[in-house]
Amino acid sequence: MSGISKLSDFWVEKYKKESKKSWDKFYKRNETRFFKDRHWLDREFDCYFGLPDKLPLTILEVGCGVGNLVYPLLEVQPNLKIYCCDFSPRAIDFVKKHSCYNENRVFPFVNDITEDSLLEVLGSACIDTLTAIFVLSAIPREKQLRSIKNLASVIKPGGHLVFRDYCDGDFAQEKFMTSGDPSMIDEQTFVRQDGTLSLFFREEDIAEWMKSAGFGLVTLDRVNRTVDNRKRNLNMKRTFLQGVWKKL
Ligand SMILES: C[S@@+](CC[C@H](N)C(=O)[O-])C[C@H]1O[C@@H](n2cnc3c(N)ncnc32)[C@H](O)[C@@H]1O
Repeated sequence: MSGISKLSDFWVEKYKKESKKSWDKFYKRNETRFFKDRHWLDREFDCYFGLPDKLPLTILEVGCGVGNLVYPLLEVQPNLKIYCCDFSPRAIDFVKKHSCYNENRVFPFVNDITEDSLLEVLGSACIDTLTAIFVLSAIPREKQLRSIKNLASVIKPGGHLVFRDYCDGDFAQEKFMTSGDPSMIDEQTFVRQDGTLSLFFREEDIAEWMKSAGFGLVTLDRVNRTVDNRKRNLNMKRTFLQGVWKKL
């Protein structure tokens, strides 16, 4: 833990309060260039997306960004109806401007999952599969349970939540801890230079929050990946947490 520097309460509150603004600025700066399309999800979790038979299912992708998961998924499974939301209005505009946007298949909307009721927007628990990919890590721990309950409220009984996110012990967490820059909120949560939050999940925490929100565990695993950072000419060994829960 050498070099670790904790933020003052003032800055912790400020970063938490300005999270939405920080992400919207992120999309103003990076537009659609930052995240790569995610082509692995349908391969690793095909049965949750109605594959291989291309069954007509209803999906909700929360924290969808500019659609890096939505459009690759729709390409391999055109029978999906995909609701997708993000709290950055700019990100949602990019989803709508995408060349593959199809208003009969893709339904983007602005929503802060920590406080805006998804049930009010969707009207009923109509979701077969909800995807939360690198979004819950942007939310402070005290808001996790409330947010996950919000997600649970729109999933059909027997439907699934598919999760992948940062894991405790990951290379990026070690970097925060040794950088010397003041970035720590608590041992699991850090602030990036652009003001966005990054929570590194412990298995026991996410398992407890999901259980309390009415989910039964299907799988929860650590996955190791080597990620290329071409700009910095780096190969990073990353550890993510990946899981599936069933709405009881
Ligand atoms: C790391 S990006 C992941 C984007 C996308 N899921 C993907 O896998 O490429 C995190 C996204 O979550 C969104 N986000 C963060 N907190 C949120 C919240 N409270 N409600 C809705 N979206 C949120 C951010 O705006 C950002 O687009």
